[in-house]
Amino acid sequence: MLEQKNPTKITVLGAGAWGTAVAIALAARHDVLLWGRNAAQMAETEAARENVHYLPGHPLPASLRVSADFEAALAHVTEADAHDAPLLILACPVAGLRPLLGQLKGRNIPNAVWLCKGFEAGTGLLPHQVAAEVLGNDVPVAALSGPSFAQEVARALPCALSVASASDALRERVVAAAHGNNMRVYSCDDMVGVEVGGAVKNVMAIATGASDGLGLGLNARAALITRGLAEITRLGVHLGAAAPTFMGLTGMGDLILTCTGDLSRNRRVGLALAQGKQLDTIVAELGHVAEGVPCAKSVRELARRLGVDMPITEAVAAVLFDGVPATEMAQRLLARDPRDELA
Ligand SMILES: NC(=O)c1ccc[n+]([C@@H]2O[C@H](COP(=O)([O-])OP(=O)(O)OC[C@H]3O[C@@H](n4cnc5c(N)ncnc54)[C@H](O)[C@@H]3O)[C@@H](O)[C@H]2O)c1
Ligand SMILES: O=P(O)(O)OC[C@H](O)CO
Repeated sequence: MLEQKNPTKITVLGAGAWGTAVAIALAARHDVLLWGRNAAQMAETEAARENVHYLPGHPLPASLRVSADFEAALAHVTEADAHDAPLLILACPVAGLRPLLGQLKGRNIPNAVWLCKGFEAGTGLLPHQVAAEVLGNDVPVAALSGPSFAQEVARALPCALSVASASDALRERVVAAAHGNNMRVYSCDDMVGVEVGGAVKNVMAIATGASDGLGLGLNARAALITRGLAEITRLGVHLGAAAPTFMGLTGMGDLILTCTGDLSRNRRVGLALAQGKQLDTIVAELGHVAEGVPCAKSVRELARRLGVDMPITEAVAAVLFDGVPATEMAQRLLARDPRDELA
């Protein structure tokens, strides 16, 4: 796939750390508009030409437009010509996906490409299942995922992502627009696999952060990552994913990054749990979404309902929601009966 030479019209809905970083990266070659729902924050971002709240220290390129005007943001892609190959990117957390899609329903959008990672709280649905409920099946949709810290993407450091969609045309459009410079974009049609990998790695990052914070060592970290991957794969395959997807960027790749990189908000939740901090305090101090927290609850419920064995998720959820001290997490995992590694 060749990199697209013509600029495309792109609207990014959601001006948190990741939406801002993706908008900065794509604005190097495309006509990009970044929309945020908080008018005061967007005015501050425009004045400083920097998202001082969510992504400080990363100046916006001159060509990147920012706005809190939802209609203008939508018109940027809905009124574009076909040769503009417009793309609508949704950069909100999973909790915001259904409301945001609701605002887009019936608005003649060309497509919807989300960046969020998780299962919807309450329903236990993956993002593509939420989109099907809200938009039906007429709008082509995709998930763009993979190992990618916003701060590094905003600095144009190298990264590799994967776009998953049932639509060949949309996969090609995303790759044509986003692949290039220091970003490689692969593609696949395993939406379930890509979304399960992106969601559950955040739970594993909380586990690994807690283990590291408690000083349990590098052996324990490697064990958690490896058995975490087994657990993610077990759930994903049960939900219909292809097992090899979990060996790729959105599986093992993102798992390694998030479990080991201190830029991870989810890993930082685990480190703070190890210090004995309360979850409310941790979340308030973070100032960003940590998707692994709601995801641990959703995945625990889903796994129990489906009869899928997910001991690390169980241990993380027990610490987050049942008042079990982080110090007990390892004991609970170690006390389990031995099992066949590949079962
Ligand atoms: N930050 C990263 O490095 C990174 C990388 C890859 C993927 N992601 C994923 O992207 C998603 C967003 O993460 P983030 O880092 O931008 O979070 P963040 O906490 O930095 O910002 C969240 C943003 O979403 C906005 N938002 C929330 N609900 C919304 C709604 N209903 N409509 C519109 N906007 C809404 C908030 O106002 C805020 O601007 C998460 O699912 C995260 O897992 C993040
Ligand atoms: O900071 P985290 O833990 O939300 O992780 C960010 C990205 O998902 C890493 O790929």
